[in-house]
Amino acid sequence: MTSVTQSEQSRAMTTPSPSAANYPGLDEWRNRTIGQHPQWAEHPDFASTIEELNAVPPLVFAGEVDLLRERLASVAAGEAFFLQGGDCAETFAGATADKISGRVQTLLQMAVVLTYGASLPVVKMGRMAGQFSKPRSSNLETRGDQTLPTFRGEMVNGFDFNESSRVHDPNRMLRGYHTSASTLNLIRAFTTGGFADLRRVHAWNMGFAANPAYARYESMAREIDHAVKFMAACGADFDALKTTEFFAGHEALLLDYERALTRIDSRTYLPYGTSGHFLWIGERTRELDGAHVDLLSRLRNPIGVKLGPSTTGEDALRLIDALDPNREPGRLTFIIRMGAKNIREKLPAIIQAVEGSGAKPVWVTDPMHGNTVSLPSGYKTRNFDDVVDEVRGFFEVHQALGTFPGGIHVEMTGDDVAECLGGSDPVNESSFAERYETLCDPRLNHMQSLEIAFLVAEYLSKQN
Ligand SMILES: O=C[C@H](O)[C@H](O)COP(=O)(O)O
Ligand SMILES: C=C(OP(=O)(O)O)C(=O)O
Repeated sequence: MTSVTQSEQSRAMTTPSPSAANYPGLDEWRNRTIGQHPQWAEHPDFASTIEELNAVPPLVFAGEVDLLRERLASVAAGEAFFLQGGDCAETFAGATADKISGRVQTLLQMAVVLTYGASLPVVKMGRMAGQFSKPRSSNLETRGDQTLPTFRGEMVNGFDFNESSRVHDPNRMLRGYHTSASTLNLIRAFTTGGFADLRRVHAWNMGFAANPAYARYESMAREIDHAVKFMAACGADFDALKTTEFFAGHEALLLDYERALTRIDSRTYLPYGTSGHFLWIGERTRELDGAHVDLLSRLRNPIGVKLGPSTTGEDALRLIDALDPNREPGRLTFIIRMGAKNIREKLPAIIQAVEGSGAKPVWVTDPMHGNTVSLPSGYKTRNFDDVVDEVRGFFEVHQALGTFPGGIHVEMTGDDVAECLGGSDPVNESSFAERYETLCDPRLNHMQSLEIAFLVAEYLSKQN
């Protein structure tokens, strides 16, 4: 996945880490309002689960987290682009080799389209290996005459609509940890073991349904192939193409889990969240004096914050003060999810306030979460045209202000699902009955994901 020096690794393995148990401030969040928190503190297995999670090995190494911060600093400086994508809600059953490779393959394809189209390095990240909990608009769900707790992601409760499945069960955090570990293990194998070798650029397209975006990718892959063969004939050494850096991030919603996986780095004696490289705070839990901002402000990981349409420039400045008081390059990413109808009107004032203060966060567009609609049939969906329009709006605003549109964050999958409406091989509602699989919000399918990558590449190439 990412490389660390041998001396860093052996030092980390031989020096006993100081304990995170008594590190000052790491439990202050418990005195704050904890938004979207599961009701499981009284569960008989709560204490033993936390004890077990306190003792498990970290899922990511602090050196990898530092490397990501450096990579994001390049994005903030306009020298690289940040691509984040994956399921809305990962599932335990979905952690299979086929499903994981489909998502990684699609992200690699998107990254190639962006790198080739825009001549920019791409920082690649899965919304994976930890995206098992969901903030919800309502605590309860009613079907017919039965009302139960809402589904909050498989690390909290089950999707099946019955009483026992919807109980908040802390044991699920352990299953989430182990599923994340095996997912990360496979991602590391894929991205360092030859699967991600750029010379396999054609192979990444195989197994996906042929469609207009697939064909467009294939023709670009042929050009890359020619270029690679030409360089090989000139004697270039392609060892660097064999592996690729790939990071993992998720919403740090379950503070019980995040706190239990906090470790003190044996090199620096500073606290790191070791459940993933990148942790973000959601739109519903970003209160300045809330628990999520407090805990994440104390971790060394690069932190993201989702900003929805109610955000003001002042809110953004206060979040910078709380989460990035030293204005450290790569520390803070603002993930903008305004909705297509708001982005052009609301984003400029936020960017102006932030840039005017001298801060340099990474600006990322999430064109999904502000564009969700519920159909009369009950399905939640997003119109692909709205997703495209929000991406366009994001680029237009940055172009007008002379700032750098640093990245894109999408809910996507490598599977041929029918969850978002439209695209150039249009998905329509009649396919939902058979191909709507998400447990929470609708994702772009493989074709729609590639289409978005081509669109972004066009905008970026104009920018450069
Ligand atoms: O994925 C994000 C949220 O969990 C989701 O949008 C909330 O959806 P809801 O309004 O159905 O609770
Ligand atoms: C809940 C999410 O987003 P937001 O906080 O932007 O609603 C999400 O990304 O899963």
